[in-house]
Amino acid sequence: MSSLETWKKVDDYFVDQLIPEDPVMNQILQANKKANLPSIDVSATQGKLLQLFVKMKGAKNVLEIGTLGGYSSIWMAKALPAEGHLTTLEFSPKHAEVASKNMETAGVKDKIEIIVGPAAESLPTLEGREPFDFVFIDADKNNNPRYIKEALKLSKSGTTILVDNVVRDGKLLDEESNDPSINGIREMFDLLKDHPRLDSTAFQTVGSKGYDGFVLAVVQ
Ligand SMILES: C[S@@+](CC[C@H](N)C(=O)[O-])C[C@H]1O[C@@H](n2cnc3c(N)ncnc32)[C@H](O)[C@@H]1O
Ligand SMILES: [Mg+2]
Repeated sequence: MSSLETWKKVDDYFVDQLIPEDPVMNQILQANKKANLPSIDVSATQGKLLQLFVKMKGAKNVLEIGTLGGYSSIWMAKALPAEGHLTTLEFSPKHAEVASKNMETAGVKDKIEIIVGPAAESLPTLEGREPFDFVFIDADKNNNPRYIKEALKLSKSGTTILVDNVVRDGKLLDEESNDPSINGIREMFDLLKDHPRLDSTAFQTVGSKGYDGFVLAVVQ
């Protein structure tokens, strides 16, 4: 009974019950597929979770690291007030182009700016846009420690940071891993441990994206 197949069905049930069918969001996933983007976006329930975080925070200024086709960006942008703004960082010009079209399709393009380039180079240029209220980190996992440090510089007390894919089917536990993503995730946990400015937890997830999880950190 409790196979991954079951948990995928539970995710489908949640979507049926809680997330009204949205042809535009489906169209965006189709556009990503057509452009051969990897289907590594958040799931619909996770997109809704991001949207609810933005609502709960009353966030007006959001930062995302890792745009892909803009699926998660659009979920968040839809919860922003009229004067709200989302800055999203993406390495791949191709991904950014697909995302830009998707943002137009979803009617949220005026609220979003995509900055193309390696996030580690873009982040120090964001001074003047800070402080961000909510930060979503979902890019190259080896750089997670660096992204947390840079996000902190752009934060204020109460800024909430959410990091995706911190469990990776349990590979997180492999101390001897040769995978830079796993090492980046583990180094991020070392950084968060007893961090003077960050109050953090992590939670595991299962469903249409397999076994994974998020880190949630609030800036003191
Ligand atoms: C998991 S996907 C993002 C998914 C997206 N947040 C969503 O849920 O719809 C990760 C993205 O990060 C981008 N990326 C990888 N390395 C990067 C880097 N060094 N700087 C900025 N973006 C990077 C990839 O090109 C990819 O589009
Ligand atoms: Mg992710």
